[in-house]
Amino acid sequence: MILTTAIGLMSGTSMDGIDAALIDTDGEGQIIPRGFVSLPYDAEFVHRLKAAAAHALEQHRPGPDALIDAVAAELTGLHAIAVHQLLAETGTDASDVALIGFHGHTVAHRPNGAADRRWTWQIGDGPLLAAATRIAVVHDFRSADVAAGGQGAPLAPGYHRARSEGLGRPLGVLNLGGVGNLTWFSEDQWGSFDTGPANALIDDWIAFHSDRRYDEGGAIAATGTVFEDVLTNMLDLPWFDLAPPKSLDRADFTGQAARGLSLANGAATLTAFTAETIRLALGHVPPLARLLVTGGGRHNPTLMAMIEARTGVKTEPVEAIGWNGDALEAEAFAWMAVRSAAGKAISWPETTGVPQAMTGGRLAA
Ligand SMILES: Nc1ncnc2c1ncn2[C@@H]1O[C@H](COP(=O)(O)OP(=O)(O)OP(=O)(O)O)[C@@H](O)[C@H]1O
Ligand SMILES: CC(=O)N[C@H]1[C@@H]2OC[C@@H](O2)[C@@H](O)[C@@H]1O[C@H](C)C(=O)O
Repeated sequence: MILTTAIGLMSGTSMDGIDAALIDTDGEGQIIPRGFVSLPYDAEFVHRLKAAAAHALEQHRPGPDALIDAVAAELTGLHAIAVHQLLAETGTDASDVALIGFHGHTVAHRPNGAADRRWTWQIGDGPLLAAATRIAVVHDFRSADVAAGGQGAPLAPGYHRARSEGLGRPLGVLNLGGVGNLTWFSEDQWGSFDTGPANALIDDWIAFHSDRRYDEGGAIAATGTVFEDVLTNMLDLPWFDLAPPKSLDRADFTGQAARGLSLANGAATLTAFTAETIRLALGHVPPLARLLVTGGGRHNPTLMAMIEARTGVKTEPVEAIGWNGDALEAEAFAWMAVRSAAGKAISWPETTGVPQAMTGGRLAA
């Protein structure tokens, strides 16, 4: 089987920067990760990105907008830098890379409602990135799924399935990014959905009450007390009862209920909130023997311990089976680019609720 070399680029809801991964793949179960770099955003760019997202949420649909277009152009330039860093780091020539899977950055996600009222918006200029890197780019991965009636997210589950062939079932792959999502596999079924905020509310709390961007190592939460009454309040939302498939915008939840708590108690309570959202998510799926955790949240031992304690499921980083949890989502978009170019499915009724398995993404060469 001929393998294609592809790069995947992900700018996640944590807004911490760009993850870029290089893989060789047949777009099926053959996947050879070859390198990975992260390009962190500086604080000023994060500020502009947040302004673009706030502005996008006020729109009725994606369209030209001076502020958002300027941020999109800047974001695209930063992605070109990430590509060049990845090529340099892996000693790869651009001409040896067939495709880039360019997720862009989600500034607004409104997947529910009537056909003319649902939309999802990932900013990033595919043709501009193709010109800047001289590599063909697949972009806009989510809109076709939303237009067809799917949630448009999560999309990484297809990659989780391809990578986990041969592993024992039942199995869960939990991504703890800004927003959390779970892919589950029983002996003969699978599915996926967003679980709730994972790091987003913790990050917002820490950034608002200190001069840090996140709770490194969960050290602040570890010294705090969980306020169970606040937690109960926060969990009292119809979202958690809603049957999958379901997906979220980063802005759908707030940590308002923690207002007035100390820095440490707020961090502890919001960390426990994330753990509780995972417990509730597991109530929607068949029993899982093992949870493999990817995304930045697996670097937070306080969060990992709370998830294990509150769900009773063995919880370990994906490194336990040899995957790279910092690179996994970026790798997924490289794999999806290869599938998109071949017209293969990237979403399924089980993963996004789309009526039929379908491909997605647009090619800019
Ligand atoms: N050492 C650490 N200690 C605690 N938390 C960490 C650590 N490293 C990363 N994180 C958390 O992980 C977050 C980044 O996670 P990740 O890169 O998976 O998110 P993302 O890709 O932006 O999100 P999404 O999956 O929602 O798109 C940080 O904002 C922080 O909250
Ligand atoms: C709309 C959107 O960008 N959703 C992201 C976000 O971040 C995590 C979660 O919410 C997931 O649904 C998705 O990203 C991952 C990469 C996915 O599509 O699988």
